[in-house]
Amino acid sequence: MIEAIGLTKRYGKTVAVDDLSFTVAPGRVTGFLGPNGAGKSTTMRMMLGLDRPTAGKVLIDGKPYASLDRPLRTVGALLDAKWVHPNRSAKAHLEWLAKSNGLPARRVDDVIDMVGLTKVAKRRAGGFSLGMSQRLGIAGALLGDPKVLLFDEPVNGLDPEGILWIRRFMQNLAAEGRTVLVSSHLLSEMAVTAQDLVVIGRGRLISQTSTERFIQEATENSVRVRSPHADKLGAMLVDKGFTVRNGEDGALTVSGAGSDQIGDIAASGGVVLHELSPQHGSLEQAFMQLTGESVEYHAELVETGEVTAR
Ligand SMILES: Nc1ncnc2c1ncn2[C@@H]1O[C@H](COP(=O)(O)OP(=O)(O)OP(=O)(O)O)[C@@H](O)[C@H]1O
Repeated sequence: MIEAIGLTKRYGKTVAVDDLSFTVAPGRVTGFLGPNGAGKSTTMRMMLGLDRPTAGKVLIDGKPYASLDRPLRTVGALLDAKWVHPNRSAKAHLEWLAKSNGLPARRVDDVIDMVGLTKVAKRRAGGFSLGMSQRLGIAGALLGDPKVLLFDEPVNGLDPEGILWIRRFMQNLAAEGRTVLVSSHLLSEMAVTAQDLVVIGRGRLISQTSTERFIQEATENSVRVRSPHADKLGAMLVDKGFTVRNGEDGALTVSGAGSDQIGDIAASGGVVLHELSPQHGSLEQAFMQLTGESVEYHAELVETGEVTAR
């Protein structure tokens, strides 16, 4: 279990994390979602005692990181996969990590096996691909068999096979009852990885909810309706308090009502329908809408079709 309570971090004038409070439950993968610069890495660094909060606190299984007896036995993290001595073998790196943290060396072979690096364990880690480095980083995080695991953008730059492997691995860790927090700036990735979401923008909490609910609410948009009696139906829907827009092709776009409701209203007025189709925006579109106010740099499509920053 992780608890952030009024967590705040300022760097000079920049407020990286702003009065953030949320909890991360065991037994589930929780996505820590936010656009670039939202404050995810800073929050994770504070969880690991690598940065001091300006205000508030974050507790891992009820204690601040600094008070943990053997931290790696409580919390493991993958922050920067390339954080290895390039000339050390994967095995030597993990042995060094185990020794310097008072963990038994016999655990090294186990974690190498868990992440599927047994065949390359004696090779220099400096020559590893990104996917192999990620596996090595995860092996390091698992050395102390911790109950809490933090992964900062673990699938960035990986190929589809690597992404799938990490996704399944995180889900298995959660199924074992561990607390798994994984940061990402992609809702589409979290939609298939995480059961719960903590969504932030500009250091502030936007939403803490189940992934299913977040997606449902974020993409619940409108219903497209075509009818030979569009004017009559439009007036009836407006009367009921729904928002109706007339499309160029004569179709109506109705917000605020589900397709069942619209169908019922049409039937009650004897209106014939030729089309009744719920419209769902894309996940990323919905996410951008929700965090739009909180993105540090917006990409704007100008008339020439170029993308510029503002
Ligand atoms: N050491 C630092 N000194 C000054 N400003 C910092 C420092 N670390 C982070 N920031 C600023 O704090 C804000 C949050 O950054 P952070 O890296 O935590 O965001 P993030 O959500 O992890 O983004 P990304 O996905 O781009 O890594 C940004 O405005 C960043 O420029």
